[in-house]
Amino acid sequence: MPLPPSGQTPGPAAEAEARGTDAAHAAHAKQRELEAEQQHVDRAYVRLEAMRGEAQALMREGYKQAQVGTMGSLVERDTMVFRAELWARTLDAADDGLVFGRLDRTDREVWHIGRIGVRDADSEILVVDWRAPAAEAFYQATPEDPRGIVRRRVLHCRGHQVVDIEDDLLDPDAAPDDLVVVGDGAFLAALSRTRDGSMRDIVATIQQEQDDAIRAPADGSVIVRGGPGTGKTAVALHRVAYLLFRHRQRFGSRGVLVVGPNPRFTAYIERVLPSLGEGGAVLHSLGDMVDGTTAAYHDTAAVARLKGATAMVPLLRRAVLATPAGAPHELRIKHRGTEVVLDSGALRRIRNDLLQRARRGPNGQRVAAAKTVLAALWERLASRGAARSEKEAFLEDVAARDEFAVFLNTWWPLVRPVDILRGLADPARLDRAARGRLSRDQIRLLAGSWERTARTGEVSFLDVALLDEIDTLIGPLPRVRPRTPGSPAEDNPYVVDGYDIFTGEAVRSSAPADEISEVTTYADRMARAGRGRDRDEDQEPDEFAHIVVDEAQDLAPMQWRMLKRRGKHATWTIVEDPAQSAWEDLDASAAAMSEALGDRRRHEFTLTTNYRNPAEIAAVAARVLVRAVPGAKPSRAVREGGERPHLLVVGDKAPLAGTLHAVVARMLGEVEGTIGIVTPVGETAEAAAALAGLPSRVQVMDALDAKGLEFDAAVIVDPKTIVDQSPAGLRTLYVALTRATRSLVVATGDGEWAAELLGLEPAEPVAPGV
Ligand SMILES: Nc1ncnc2c1ncn2[C@@H]1O[C@H](COP(=O)(O)OP(=O)(O)OP(=O)(O)O)[C@@H](O)[C@H]1O
Repeated sequence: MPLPPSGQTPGPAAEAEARGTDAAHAAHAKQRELEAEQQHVDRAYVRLEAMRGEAQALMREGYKQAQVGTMGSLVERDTMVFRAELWARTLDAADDGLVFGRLDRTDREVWHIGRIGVRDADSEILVVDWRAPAAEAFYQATPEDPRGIVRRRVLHCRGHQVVDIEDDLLDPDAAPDDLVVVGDGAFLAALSRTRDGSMRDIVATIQQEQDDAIRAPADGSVIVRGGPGTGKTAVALHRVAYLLFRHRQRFGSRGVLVVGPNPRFTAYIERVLPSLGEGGAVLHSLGDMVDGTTAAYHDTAAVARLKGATAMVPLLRRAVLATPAGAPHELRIKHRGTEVVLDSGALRRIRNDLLQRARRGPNGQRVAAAKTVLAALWERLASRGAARSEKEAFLEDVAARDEFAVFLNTWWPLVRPVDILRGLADPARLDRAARGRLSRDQIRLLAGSWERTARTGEVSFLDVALLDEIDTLIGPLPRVRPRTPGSPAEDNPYVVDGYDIFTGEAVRSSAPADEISEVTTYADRMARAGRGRDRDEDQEPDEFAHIVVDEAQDLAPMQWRMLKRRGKHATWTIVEDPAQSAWEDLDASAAAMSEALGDRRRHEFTLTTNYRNPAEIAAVAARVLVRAVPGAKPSRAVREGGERPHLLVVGDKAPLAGTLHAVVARMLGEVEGTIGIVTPVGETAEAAAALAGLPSRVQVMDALDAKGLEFDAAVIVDPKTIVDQSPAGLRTLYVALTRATRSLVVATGDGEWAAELLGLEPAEPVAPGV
């Protein structure tokens, strides 16, 4: 459905006039059309209800099979219930706006387009799934290339009720005389709707250039570029739904991963796929890609530059292989009056030898380390005349001793990735791992950051990528073995701190015997987790068939490595806008992305229309864009007539935070939906304190956390600091300025600077309480 050129009356209305119908006649004709559409929509809902009944029956049937109780029937039940459950969820999701389009073809056939395909009891098609080839023309046909379509109609429904229709006449020459064409710019109205904090699907209004990317061939990776608000995220999510529909076998079974910049963003987009009936994709932010870890903060630009670069790889490898901090320098063991010693040289040789052979990383070599040390001790004893027949008893005796366990736990501890980062809080250790390649300042910055981790346990977004890298270097912790009933771990002399030093397994007390014997199926877990849950945590695969990366321009090379490990054989959908990048070294990032994507074919698309910002806000952002990225071309804002952005200058006597409460409280009365307060990076605390107690539709975040989000109104606090914080600061400000769909306020202490940059007249300095 192409947009009407901005500022012009939409085509269908003009068509109606051209046919000489007066307003009353047109209203009457529209009413008749609405009634006819309602009848069709009613039929579709009746069938949807019947399909729901069928899905429920299938689930009941599946659960019945469980009563037979054989293993085979449980597996069958699992598959059956799983499919029925997925189907039922899809049907539920389709309920809202089931039918949203209609195509009248030159051959007089009429197809209704909707969220899912629906047939009546006689198999006649009532609704064509939007992803089916037959629906393609709904998004692709234009007056220049009508593709056999005379009229395209968008149906606007509220619940099951058709409340409005909007037509495009694509092929006037082929139109029958009695064809009614209705139009009142409902599409543009839909764009200015109030935001509720969650992204919605755009299935009814996908534009042609967006559809090209959504339906691109599945054989390769898709790269979608475009300015803020051009629908890149929406396109990527609709592409996932499309791929799952057209290639369910391939993408459904091995999984789809969607990665966004931060948890706010994943929360913002999490409703889109379920609303399209596709709840199976795994959503992660860059801060929670590693199990059990959640990033707490963004590094400063100087630290990020160091942590994000691939120079971290050899540094981390050396840190992983280094002797652990606090490791003993020697081991002395007495056996029947004879003392044997492994000195530091001997221990170092054993360690180096084991690590050189280590494929599985130090964690995987712990058992070998224990055995090698015991063997070396025996060698020493044997050289002092011990008889071969004593060997068995000697090894058993030493292995069971507490002192040996204590030695092993400090000399070759099982480590978690975060232990390695904590160790690097020691500047000397960090310097050794860096082999002198870091300057003193750089050591201070990095060690300082990991000192925070050591002290508070907090990690940054980039630390998560490093933890993932370390994870592959240290090897997995031994798997947990349930304790065998009747042989408690305490009775096993080789179990130290819950680990069997010989098998390397963690030994934990087991669940009661009757619980273990039960076969747990996917259906059980899903039932336990409750409906509405999008994924089963236990089921998350290590690798995915398709990976979507949003805001890809911000990924550092280390983060690309983290994603590549999850998509060695994947196809990718990459969404990026280099002009919004916070990462300074765009070339290094592009090279890392290229390596992750591999040699597969790439299909590249550029989106050109901004659906988010009214022209007035887009114009202000465009001034920053041309400064940030000389030569960049701003996208065309589709909506005009918004409010002029407001430049609020805060005088010296009125600190920003003091004024903020008054400004936002006033906005609450003027703006219906969400209000985003965007501060410099890491500086949310003051604004959050100033705004405490205001309704939850007011959200405070820093400029990096604002990535990808949108609000009805945005207040940008202290833009100058945002710019000064990093060499990519102008680009970060550009991101912040492009979040609002309606009103934009920029609050600054430096009116002159901001007025010149943004092209806005500064308002008079304001005092608190304004
Ligand atoms: N075809 C469309 N019909 C209706 N709304 C649309 C359409 N395309 C995009 N939008 C809306 O425009 C807004 C911006 O979309 P989206 O967030 O996908 O843009 P983006 O390019 O990812 O932006 P950014 O680069 O700032 O993250 C959203 O509210 C989205 O629903």
